[in-house]
Amino acid sequence: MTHLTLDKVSVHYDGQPAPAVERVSLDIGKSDSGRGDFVVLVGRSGCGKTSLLNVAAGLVEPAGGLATVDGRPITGPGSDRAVVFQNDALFPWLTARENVAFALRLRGVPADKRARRADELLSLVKLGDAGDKRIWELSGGMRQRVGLARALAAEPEFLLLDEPLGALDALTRERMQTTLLDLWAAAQVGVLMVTHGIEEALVLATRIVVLAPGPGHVVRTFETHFGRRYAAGEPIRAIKADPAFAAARAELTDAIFEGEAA
Ligand SMILES: Nc1ncnc2c1ncn2[C@@H]1O[C@H](COP(=O)(O)OP(=O)(O)OP(=O)(O)O)[C@@H](O)[C@H]1O
Repeated sequence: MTHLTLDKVSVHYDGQPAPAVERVSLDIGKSDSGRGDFVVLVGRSGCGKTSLLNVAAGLVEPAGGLATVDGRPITGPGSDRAVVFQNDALFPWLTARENVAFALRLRGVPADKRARRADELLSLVKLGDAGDKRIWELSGGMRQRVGLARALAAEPEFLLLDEPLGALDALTRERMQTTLLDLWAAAQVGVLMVTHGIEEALVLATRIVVLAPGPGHVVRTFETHFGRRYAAGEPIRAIKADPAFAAARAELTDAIFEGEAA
């Protein structure tokens, strides 16, 4: 088991009077023989979700506490962690396959192996037929799939996702949620994801961490099982229609808005 751990991490941006995040601890486990954790950060705007993801990515240095992968301090970006943002820049003039192959080239994969591996990765995100399409010919959801395939090209242990589905319409977003679950199961990665979607958090997470602002801190942690039910073969619509899902949604919503001035 590999672990990405934030231990009492605080973030204080230069020139700001107060810290953005104070003493947040998180752990994302990744198993070599099964599914890793799928940890989702939720909370009101400004509670520090992106700041924490950026600490895990090695893009923001904590002002206090420690971020580690298997006990080794995170000092910058690394190939063990791949980050996907909401509007990730792909090369629009290249095909989907070439975009993924570019990331494989950066990893030192030999030229004769890149196209085949790129197609495998595109199949994993259900874009097996779109390898020859140029990015500008693809829909928003398809582009985001290419971004995920490109992130997986680095064979990361952990995927760090910052609102990866935020720019998509509701129907595409729902379809992408199942793609993410399929990919999480197939690629055996640990996932840390930021979302504003309450239902999305419930569908995807094995653990939901609720943060509140002023400065950002953890208010609740929920262990959830809906994504595992999908992975075990239950249709996503049936899961969402389960009264247990509605109850969990109400509880999570309460936790997010608890303490907010009316
Ligand atoms: N680069 C920065 N410099 C200064 N302050 C920052 C910087 N990035 C974020 N902040 C501040 O830190 C706090 C936490 O921001 P962060 O983006 O991590 O929260 P968030 O929960 O992801 O917000 P949102 O849901 O609105 O995206 C906010 O008060 C924000 O204004």
